[in-house]
Amino acid sequence: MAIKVHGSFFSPATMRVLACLHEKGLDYEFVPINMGTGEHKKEPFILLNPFGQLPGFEDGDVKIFESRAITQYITYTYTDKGTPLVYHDPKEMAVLFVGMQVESQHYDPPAGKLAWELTIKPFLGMDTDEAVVEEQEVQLAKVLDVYEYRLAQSKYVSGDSFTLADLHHLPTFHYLMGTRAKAVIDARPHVRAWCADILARPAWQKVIAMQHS
Ligand SMILES: N[C@@H](CCC(=O)N[C@@H](CS)C(=O)NCC(=O)O)C(=O)O
Repeated sequence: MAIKVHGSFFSPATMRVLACLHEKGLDYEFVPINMGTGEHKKEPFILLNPFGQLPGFEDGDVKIFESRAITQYITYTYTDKGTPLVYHDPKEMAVLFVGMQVESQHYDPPAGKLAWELTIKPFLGMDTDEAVVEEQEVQLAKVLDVYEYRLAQSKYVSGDSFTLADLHHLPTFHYLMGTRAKAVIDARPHVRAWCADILARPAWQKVIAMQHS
């Protein structure tokens, strides 16, 4: 099997890559990396990702990291498989490029901090910082106000098809929906409907099932 994902079923960045592989219907080998023992900071993992962060990815002699770069590699390499995830038309792609940038530059900073404070820290036995949660909920609300406006005009964040711009949100949405930050999502009807729609995708459900395997 050519494709290998080195990561953890619980790591949002790993989950992003797995979601893409399942949307494409591709076979792959999963290589678990134990963050608890610091495996991600040592060789051989850091030969794949010198920043010592999950995931690492291999497809034959292609060895890359950064989850959003990996999803784009998969999408453009396996164009004839599964869900297209991108458009052919350059104008539609322009909107998709914006959607991917908005996710990584505007949505992910507050969503990632909230997921850390409200799910990962309690899981590790650490105290949630309430001041950070309150501040980041305000930031997330501002971003989702923009999403609410856009999602009133199109079914997905970058047009009327499910694309990488939507897929990239899945891991953080999944974690936030189990926290009090769900209220920030639920307060916006178009965002709530979109979130429920993309979280229900069969490919994503397979990624979640792996956490319970
Ligand atoms: N921008 C990177 C972020 C990767 C990342 O933050 N990975 C986390 C797990 S989801 C990690 O390895 N954290 C441990 C660390 O940074 O030392 C990506 O999207 O791949």
